[in-house]
Amino acid sequence: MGHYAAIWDHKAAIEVTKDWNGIDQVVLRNPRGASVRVSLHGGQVTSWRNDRGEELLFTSSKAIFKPPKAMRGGIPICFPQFGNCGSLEQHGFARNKIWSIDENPPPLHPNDSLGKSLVDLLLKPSDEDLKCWPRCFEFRLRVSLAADGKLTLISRIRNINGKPFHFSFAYHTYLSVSDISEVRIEGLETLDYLDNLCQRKRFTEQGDAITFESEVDRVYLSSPNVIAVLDHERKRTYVIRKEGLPGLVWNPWEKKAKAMLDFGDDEYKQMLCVDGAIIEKPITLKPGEEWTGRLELGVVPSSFCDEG
Ligand SMILES: O=P(O)(O)OC[C@H]1O[C@@H](O)[C@H](O)[C@@H](O)[C@@H]1O
Repeated sequence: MGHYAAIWDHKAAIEVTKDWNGIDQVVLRNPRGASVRVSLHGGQVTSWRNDRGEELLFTSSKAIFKPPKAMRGGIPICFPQFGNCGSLEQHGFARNKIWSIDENPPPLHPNDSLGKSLVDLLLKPSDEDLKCWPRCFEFRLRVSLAADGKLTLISRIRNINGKPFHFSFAYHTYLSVSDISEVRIEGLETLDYLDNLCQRKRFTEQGDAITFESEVDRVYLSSPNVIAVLDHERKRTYVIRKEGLPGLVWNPWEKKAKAMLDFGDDEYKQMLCVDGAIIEKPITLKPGEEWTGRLELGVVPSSFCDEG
């Protein structure tokens, strides 16, 4: 890393281009050729490629790339509501808004910048947002790509004045997998979850890793800081690190996929959403308070070693 740090110009590794709708998108690159693309539409990460150019996030071939709808795939940001338990549109409005680049963000820990290509984004409520959700907030999102190819998202949500408010939140992370039937999740065994397919009834995972044979839509009530998604066919393991974010696991399976306009009929086989999310216990922010939610995604070639 020291060698790269001496010759690699991180500022030059950041490029702002236009996306398919003429909206700015930011491309981050690292010295080994990995890349990340972030659209200002929704602050959504739309691509994460490793140093061999392989795409690690799922995007539907039928995705609708048109605001105000969020593109199906990548990592949509769900805020101030995740899901449909609330008065707002499903998953809140943040994923459908145009964010700006934050040229002067409040500092984060130096480890969150050093040796990384990164961009800071900012969302403030518009007049229209304030009509449906009258809360004064600033949402800062840092997206960074490390020299080892890890992708990190750090969200900082601040109540800038007025009354306390509550929110739920998610990094709705669409992982690209070879075949959902060959995938398993380790780290959620024995945990309690609410099953969205059974009127949110509470169940406990059994001792085995989670595998997939039908639709899954589960809200986990707690989660360790590290979980792993093992893809046997690709001999690839996603290592997901998160802090203070329980989560959700979702695959629509065939019937639901067919009913979705922006999802190919068979594409459920190639995707798995494993979200870092705040759902059951919304966060409360008093005036002046800030909440931070961090997600780090990495990929290792071999099977998962529990470091958490
Ligand atoms: O189609 P949307 O709004 O992006 O939501 C996709 C899925 O998001 C998941 O979080 C929900 O649990 C699912 O029920 C939902 O279908």
